[in-house]
Amino acid sequence: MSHETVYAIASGKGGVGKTTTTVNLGTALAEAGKRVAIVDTDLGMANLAGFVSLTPDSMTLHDVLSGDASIDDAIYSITENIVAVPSGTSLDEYADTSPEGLREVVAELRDRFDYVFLDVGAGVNHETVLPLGLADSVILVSTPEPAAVHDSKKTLELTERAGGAVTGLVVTRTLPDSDISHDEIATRLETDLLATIPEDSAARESVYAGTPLIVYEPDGPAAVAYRQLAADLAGIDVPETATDETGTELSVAAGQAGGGSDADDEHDEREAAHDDVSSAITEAESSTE
Ligand SMILES: Nc1ncnc2c1ncn2[C@@H]1O[C@H](COP(=O)(O)OP(=O)(O)OP(=O)(O)O)[C@@H](O)[C@H]1O
Repeated sequence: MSHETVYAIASGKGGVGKTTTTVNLGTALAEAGKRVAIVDTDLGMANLAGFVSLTPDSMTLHDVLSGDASIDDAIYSITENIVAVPSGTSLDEYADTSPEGLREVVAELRDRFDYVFLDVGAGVNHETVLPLGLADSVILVSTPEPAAVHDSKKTLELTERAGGAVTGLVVTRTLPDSDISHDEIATRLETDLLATIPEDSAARESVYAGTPLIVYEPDGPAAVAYRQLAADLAGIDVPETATDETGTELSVAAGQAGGGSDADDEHDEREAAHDDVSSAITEAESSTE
């Protein structure tokens, strides 16, 4: 069965989980053997830069859109089967970009990958409208807060004006006592509820670690939800998660199935890495207070 190739991941309000959804939906499809490219079309923000190794001289989407580099110069591997096209951090370079060049970039990636995800900036501006119109399908992302839902409505209208189509909604950072029910959010937005992604502290830690959440914490609640979303989107079975005799969860999808002691060592290593990341987050937050 043929499927849609280019998805825009969009929201009205910022900070609701678009980049997290782009990276983890893409990585889940890559785990399932699909060739995936994710593109940071939020040109002012460099959302994907933390997931790839860039130096100040590295080429980014800024260089491609200003005509100084080809798309191949700005493609970086994240893990197997998935690459990112990050935007850069320099505001001077950003000022030189021509967002219209995104048309050509998307056309080229469409031919070379099974799935292309465009991480779209929040708000209503030219940079936002263009990717919404270039995608075959737009996935709205919202937290279950009234303001985020309200702003998503604007993105929905913007998508229609740009000639795009919204496939459905992903509600992120859900809690058992979320402000509005998830079905009600989808009803208000007159679209389908594709997935709910629970609040999971590993999401923030994985950003500090520069690793996709579903690799960083493969069996956590958000990772499991992203894998289910990927499977639904691609029309494939969710990769299995097996449990060994000791009750340790083994993620087959992440290639971590194995016997007791190796799995235990891996688990201990992950716990230690989490502790390091948690203290780094606490330190970073207290130094900005
Ligand atoms: N399920 C989750 N549980 C807990 N924290 C989350 C979850 N999803 C995302 N986050 C955290 O919320 C913050 C915002 O997420 P993210 O960067 O993905 O949002 P965004 O919509 O792309 O933001 P922006 O509009 O600034 O690009 C990050 O710190 C991220 O780690």
